[in-house]
Amino acid sequence: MIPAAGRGVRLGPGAPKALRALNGTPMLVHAVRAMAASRAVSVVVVVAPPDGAAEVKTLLTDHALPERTDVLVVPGGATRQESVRLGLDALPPGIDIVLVHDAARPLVPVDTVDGVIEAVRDGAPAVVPALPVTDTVKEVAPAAAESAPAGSAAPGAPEPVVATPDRSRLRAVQTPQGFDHATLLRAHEAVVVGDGATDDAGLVERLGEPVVLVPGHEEAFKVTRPLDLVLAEAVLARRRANDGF
Ligand SMILES: Nc1ccn([C@@H]2O[C@H](COP(=O)(O)OP(=O)(O)OP(=O)(O)O)[C@@H](O)[C@H]2O)c(=O)n1
Ligand SMILES: C[C@](O)(CO)[C@H](O)COP(=O)(O)O
Repeated sequence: MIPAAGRGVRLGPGAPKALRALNGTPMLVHAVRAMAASRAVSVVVVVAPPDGAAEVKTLLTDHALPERTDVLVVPGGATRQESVRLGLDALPPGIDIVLVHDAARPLVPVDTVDGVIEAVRDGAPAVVPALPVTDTVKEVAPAAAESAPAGSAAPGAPEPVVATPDRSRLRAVQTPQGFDHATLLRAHEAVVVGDGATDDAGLVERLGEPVVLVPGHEEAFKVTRPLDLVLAEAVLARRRANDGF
């Protein structure tokens, strides 16, 4: 499932983020192709901007995708969590393993996708690709965190630091996150709205079920701010130069 209903506020004004072009092709098309590149993926459910499902359907019909992949499009919601829930409701019967992948991570390599699937097949109910954190991370006081939530652009008043977590125990998590279907459904059914979970594996953790990490990939980065678009186009140019892709 590909949640693609976000506006992309941090990317700046323009079309919804998933519909913006990377080297002339919408980011969402790159993301669908990246998931469909795995031979284990048979159905892709795209969760479109709430008022953009028809446009997304046309877009996906106009761009070549592997024939063996069925693509369904449903309208999304106001938050990522709501969009994933709407995507879950649209899954056809008979699906045992669900991957949830941000449209905003259009360049995830197929080996990363397959690594996640393999770990779920091996019995883990929730699997997350992750990389070590490269910056030192500081925790700020709750009041400071509220006035400048993670990812907000404008620097405000100086923020008091309350702790420096041990970096060797931290990981930055990516998508696709892979789940045993029944576990992911239970996690979303148990959601307390507004509890601050920013990924699906976080909801599974709240159930008390195990979540494991597998190696992520640098190219699975999230396009969040304008500079990420520059990086994404550079990665595509390097791929084209390396293997004619
Ligand atoms: N209501 C929402 C919000 C987000 N997403 C999706 O969740 C993924 C990760 O979200 P993020 O990168 O934060 O995207 P946006 O919410 O669009 O970004 P911003 O917070 O800058 O507006 C994206 O593929 C986005 O389209 C979604 O499907 N529905
Ligand atoms: C799911 C995610 O991509 C994992 O890193 C991330 O949590 C999404 O967060 P966002 O703030 O909604 O982009």
